[in-house]
Amino acid sequence: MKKLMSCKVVHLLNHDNVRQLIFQYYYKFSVQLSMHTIEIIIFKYFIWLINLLAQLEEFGRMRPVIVVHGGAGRIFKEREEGCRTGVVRAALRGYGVLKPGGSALDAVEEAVRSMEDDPHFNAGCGSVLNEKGEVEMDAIIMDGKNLASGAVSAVKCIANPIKLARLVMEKTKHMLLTDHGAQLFAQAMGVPEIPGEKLVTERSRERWKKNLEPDSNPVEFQNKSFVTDGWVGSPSALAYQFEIRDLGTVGAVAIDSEGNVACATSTGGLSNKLVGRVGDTACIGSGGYADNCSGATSTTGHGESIMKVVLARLILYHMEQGMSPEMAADTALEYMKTRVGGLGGVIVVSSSGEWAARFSTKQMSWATVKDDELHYGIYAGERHTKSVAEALASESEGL
Ligand SMILES: NC(=O)C[C@H](N)C(=O)O
Repeated sequence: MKKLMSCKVVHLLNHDNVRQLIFQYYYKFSVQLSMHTIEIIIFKYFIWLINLLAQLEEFGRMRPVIVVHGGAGRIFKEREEGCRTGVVRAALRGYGVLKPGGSALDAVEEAVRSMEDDPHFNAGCGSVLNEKGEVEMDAIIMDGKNLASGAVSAVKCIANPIKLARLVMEKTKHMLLTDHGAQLFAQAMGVPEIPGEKLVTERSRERWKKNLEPDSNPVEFQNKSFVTDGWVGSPSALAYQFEIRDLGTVGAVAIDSEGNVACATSTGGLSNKLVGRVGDTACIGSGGYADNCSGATSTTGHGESIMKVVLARLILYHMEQGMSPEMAADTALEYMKTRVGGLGGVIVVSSSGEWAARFSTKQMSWATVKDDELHYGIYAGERHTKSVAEALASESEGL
């Protein structure tokens, strides 16, 4: 039986039609097989190409950086932790804008706004008071892409002067609005007015009152003092200097993934200042400057000294001459000290993403985020480092 079956198969295989059929199937199968192999190769090549393009795009994109400051001067011990926490929070907020591809302009506004809302700083809520016991604030913002800038000075009764400065930049033909005009503009833009009292903290009220006492020494908390230890390596350390004590103007500089830079600065100015005094913060080139060709800076310190040397622009000038941000910052601060006796601090980011936070005062609270790494400090030489993930996790618990 078995033999009969195998004979039949051999017979069938010998049949021409059957052989042709088998050949057709074999051919079709092998063609399908080779098509499949080609498809796999094409697919693999396609994936490789996409990866390569992604890498090339990544290569061409700037790694975003944000640097913030919470003011240069003398920060009292009991306020140090609050200032550290505040600058770290602001840097993380700004980086949160930059990381998914947001603009440098949005990032600096966000960072400054977070410090204006923090009563530890002399900006927005927490601003120092003028001689009449009122809050009068200055702010500036600048876009390094087109050198557009907006500023406000001597503004009262708004929570976030930096927002108003940005509106001046974007919605008017002007660059600086002051006092009553700024107030009218804020109303026209629908910026909510808040009672001036809401910006006044117990601390700034006490400071103001103390400065009014007949035997008080207002300059102790204003802008003049004998500096004995403020400048490392200075032979003339006893020279009469202008220094800021415990007054934290706020500022931010950033570069985004498109390579655009921006700066923002906001302040309540100087304690017991004359009504209507406008400081460096509102003045382009003094309180801040941003230019995609070189970088961005935001300044803090004795405003009148900063204006005399046009500190922010001076730093960028040094960078244009080939100095690193750190060297440019130190050179400009040294010049301000020796030329006009003023102390202060600056933050800088260059158009290639290098950054610096430098000061000639005893302290300056600062923080920066680059490559998902956070750095922050207050004293000269103090530098803590954390990953952004770690910092975000511990943010709610404090540092
Ligand atoms: N603390 C400060 O930075 C004060 C500010 N530069 C001003 O003079 O208005």
